[in-house]
Amino acid sequence: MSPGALLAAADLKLAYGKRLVLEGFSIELAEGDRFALTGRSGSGKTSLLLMLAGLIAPTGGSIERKVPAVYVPQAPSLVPELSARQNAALGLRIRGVAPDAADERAREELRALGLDGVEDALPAELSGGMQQRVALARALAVDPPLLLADEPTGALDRATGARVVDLLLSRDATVVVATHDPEVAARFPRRLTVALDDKELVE
Ligand SMILES: Nc1ncnc2c1ncn2[C@@H]1O[C@H](COP(=O)(O)OP(=O)(O)OP(=O)(O)O)[C@@H](O)[C@H]1O
Repeated sequence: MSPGALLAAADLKLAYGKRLVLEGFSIELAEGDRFALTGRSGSGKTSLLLMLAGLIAPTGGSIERKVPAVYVPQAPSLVPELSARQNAALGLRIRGVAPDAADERAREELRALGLDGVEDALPAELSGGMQQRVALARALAVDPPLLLADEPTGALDRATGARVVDLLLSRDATVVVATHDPEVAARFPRRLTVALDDKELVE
């Protein structure tokens, strides 16, 4: 791994049973890198993010990670009994941050994502796009050095999506997003297309 790299994946291969999703893929993520992964539905973007996050093991190859990664799934997974604010504070609470401090951080992140006013709502009272932003607030609140977000603007209108991208690009974190949206991808300095047909990535 080069000095300064946060993550180095070498010669990754991923197969689900006999289905080969990715082969011979290598990437290094340096501090502050901002990547957009694009590619057809089913091309392997989610699988790649899961491997980089350490949530699934590659079939072959190696991944070295110097920092913990936070993965934000495409479908938000909020605790139904907790308010938006409590959900956003959850990552901090789990890490032992005191309730008041966690609450304040959660509020800041919700505000930055345009969710002030719904802090006390339960997930079921929120739209899909709002739930997705609460999940993103929860991830951002812990200031992850490496953030891997799956379709973070997938359920959002253009203006709200642009705001989420602004926020992601304004953070110190190294950020990788998977997106179907060419407009979103174009805003990221580095872009990778996951092409299942070639079973390799084209930068
Ligand atoms: N747990 C699994 N078991 C078997 N096959 C899987 C599994 N997860 C994904 N796949 C297959 O691997 C391929 C890549 O899926 P993946 O979800 O990574 O694609 P994607 O590019 O993120 O798709 P989308 O853009 O639709 O979210 C697909 O063919 C999918 O059917």
